[in-house]
Amino acid sequence: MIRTAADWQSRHAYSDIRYEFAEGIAKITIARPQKRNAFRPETVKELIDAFHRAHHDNEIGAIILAGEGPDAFCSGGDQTVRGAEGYIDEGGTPHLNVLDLQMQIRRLPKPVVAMVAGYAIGGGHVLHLVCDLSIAADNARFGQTGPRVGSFDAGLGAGLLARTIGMKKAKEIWLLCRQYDAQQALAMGLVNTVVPLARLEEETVQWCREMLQLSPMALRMIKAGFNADTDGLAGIQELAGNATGLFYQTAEGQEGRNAWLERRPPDFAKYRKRP
Ligand SMILES: CC(C)(COP(=O)(O)OP(=O)(O)OC[C@H]1O[C@@H](n2cnc3c(N)ncnc32)[C@H](O)[C@@H]1OP(=O)(O)O)[C@@H](O)C(=O)NCCC(=O)NCCSC(=O)CCC(=O)c1ccccc1C(=O)O
Repeated sequence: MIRTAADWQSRHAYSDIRYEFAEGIAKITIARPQKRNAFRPETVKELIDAFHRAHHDNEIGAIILAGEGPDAFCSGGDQTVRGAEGYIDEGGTPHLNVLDLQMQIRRLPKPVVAMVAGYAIGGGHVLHLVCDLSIAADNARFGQTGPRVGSFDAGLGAGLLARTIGMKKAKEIWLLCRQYDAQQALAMGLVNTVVPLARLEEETVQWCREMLQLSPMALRMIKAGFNADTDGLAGIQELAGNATGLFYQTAEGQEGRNAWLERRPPDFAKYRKRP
């Protein structure tokens, strides 16, 4: 029998989001349902902090990003705090800090799963797009609204979308600003599966449980590999950093450090035989 992850424990208190933990899984929830989970700068700052915690917590092997309630995953930037130069925080400073969050999710060396109920629209659509997997409820609706509300995401919002579903369909989504239902999203490869709303969390947690049975290092390397070319040199840096981390764990890597500490020349001769 499949258990649901009903035993979420709060790990940290925030104002705009919830950060919970169960069974090696972090669940990060945008909790502004009265605004269809639109994000303001403070929301994004909290999300960045929560993802940082999940990244550095050894107990956590998979992360779920969700929106509070059945109506929306996220409706993008909060248009009521959008000023002339960006989204205005409580101190009066304009931000587009969701771009930092997008890259943080891509660089995070653990799988991030978007759990999408209701609308994933605008910047909220890009947030599910940058997650590694997307599990959609049957009431999910997807789309970009930028050209309608005087905005555009010509970075990952355009390029990663094209790489995910193909150039023609990505251009259609941005150039017409239509909405697509869950089955259409599945057909175009925008989401991994569609389940009834009542089963959304159970299914998402089950996918996380399956990944938790697999090698964390293999998942880390393959995620970095998938993202490397799209993210350019920064993507290669992520992949290369993981390779360096593995090399540190070898006798050959440790011989270099040991020789330096022991003030002797390193002896790498025995490591040359590898084809
Ligand atoms: C999401 C909807 C389709 C939902 O429709 P519906 O279910 O009928 O609910 P509503 O009655 O419309 O909404 C309920 C309630 O929520 C408020 N609300 C909804 N969305 C937002 C929002 N984004 N900001 C603020 N408030 C919102 C709505 O006003 C209602 O409140 P009431 O008090 O009851 O009136 C529909 O709501 C909808 O279409 N929403 C807008 C979607 C949208 O256009 N989002 C912005 C897209 S642009 C963006 O996200 C930019 C992201 C970004 O940061 C960025 C990234 C990279 C480059 C550039 C940018 C950039 O900002 O420019």
